[in-house]
Amino acid sequence: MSQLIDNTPSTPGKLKPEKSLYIHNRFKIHSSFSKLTLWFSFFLAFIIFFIIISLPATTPTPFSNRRSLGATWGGSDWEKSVTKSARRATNRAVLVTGAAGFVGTHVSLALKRRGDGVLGLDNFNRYYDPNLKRARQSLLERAGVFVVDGDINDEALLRKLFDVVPFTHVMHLAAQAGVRYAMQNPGSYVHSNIAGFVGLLEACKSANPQPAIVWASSSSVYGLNSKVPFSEKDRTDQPASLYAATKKAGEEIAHTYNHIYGLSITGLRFFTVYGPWGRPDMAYFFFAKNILKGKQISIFQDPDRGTVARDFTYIDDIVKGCLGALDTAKKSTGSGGKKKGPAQLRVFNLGNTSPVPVTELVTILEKLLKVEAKKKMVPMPRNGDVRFTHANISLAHQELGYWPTTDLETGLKKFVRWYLDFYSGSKKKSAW
Ligand SMILES: O=C(O)[C@H]1O[C@H](OP(=O)(O)OP(=O)(O)OC[C@H]2O[C@@H](n3ccc(=O)[nH]c3=O)[C@H](O)[C@@H]2O)[C@H](O)[C@@H](O)[C@@H]1O
Repeated sequence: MSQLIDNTPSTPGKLKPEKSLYIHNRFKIHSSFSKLTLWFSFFLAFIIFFIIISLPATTPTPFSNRRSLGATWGGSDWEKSVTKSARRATNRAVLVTGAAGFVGTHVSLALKRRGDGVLGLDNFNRYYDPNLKRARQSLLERAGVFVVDGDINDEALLRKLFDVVPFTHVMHLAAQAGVRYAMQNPGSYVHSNIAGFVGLLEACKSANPQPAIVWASSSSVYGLNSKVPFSEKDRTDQPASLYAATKKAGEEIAHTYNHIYGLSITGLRFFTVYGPWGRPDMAYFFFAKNILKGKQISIFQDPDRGTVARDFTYIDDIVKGCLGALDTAKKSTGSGGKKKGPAQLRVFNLGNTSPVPVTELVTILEKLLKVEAKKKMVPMPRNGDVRFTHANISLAHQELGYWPTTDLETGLKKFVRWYLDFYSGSKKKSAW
């Protein structure tokens, strides 16, 4: 360093006599300096590269307000959890989308209980209280089911999951649910029920082996039909809500992927599913909450027929139907994105076959909660609701062995017991 200072010209343009030494040293120093810089840059690049690849990937979605809360995936620990969760004692490895949802939780637990490999996927969105979803996730984790925090619209994540696990089945229950909310947030229905479903089918069609898919459609596809009970053969081209329209679209999309790629696909039309760990946006749930709080509840009335009615179906019956569908699903026939032959395509009603007026639902809740409800009868708003639902389940009975055994009072008793236990005393647990 001192040499360099010594050889610095005192006058611009003039060099000191020790010019060559200076140049030589400068060259030497420059050269070792550049070498050092080069090595340092390599080292830095290596460190940055290493940090990037070991960082958990985030879930990209164009709908930032619907992002999974802190969704992360990737890394070797994450991969170990995925593999462990999907480990199986049977010949089935099932990816359950919407695993932290109401039906998803119950189905995942039932699959795990019988020895299937089960991996959950959920984006934990804020449509209703994420704390309830996290509580369901804890329940699943205690049972050995790992729930990946991610979105079905995340192509890279789905590809990765199918790379890590050769799923034999996909139980696709992730969706934007709720009939009335579709008027407030139509985009979320398109995002989850259409774009998300297509994304999932794309991943399934490219997977090797291609899994068989069982997915949640809805009784709402029967829309404004008046012929009862609703049969799978009936028309489904007059949906009353955007929600119903996206489920109907899902059924058509399923047809396309079955036709082009040989994917085995079974759609299940659920009829107003209720029970423990249920959804707080559903009437039975928020009626119970409001009755206990002494708040008024609105009971919708049809101007012609009086009260509206639903074919309320208890969760345990639905789980049996889901497992029946999974167990009778034939293999997909394609591979590498190419169809090799015709594949199975089915749709089933999963209902209770005994519609109950909403007024009766409220009477049962009052009895179980031992509180009289503050009821207000209101004309059914034009919000996408239909007047009644009633399932014909003979096809599901015949093909899946489906036979519901829980009446509304018995099922609500179990719901109320869970509700009081879950929300009792704990301030952390809010119903919304
Ligand atoms: O079976 C289905 O296909 C659908 O079932 C439910 O939709 P819904 O039957 O409308 O269930 P709730 O929202 O719980 O309503 C139940 C009944 O209560 C009535 N209701 C709802 C809200 C209210 O304030 N008052 C009232 O009388 C509704 O009109 C309906 O007859 C689910 O929310 C959908 O996600 C599902 O796909």
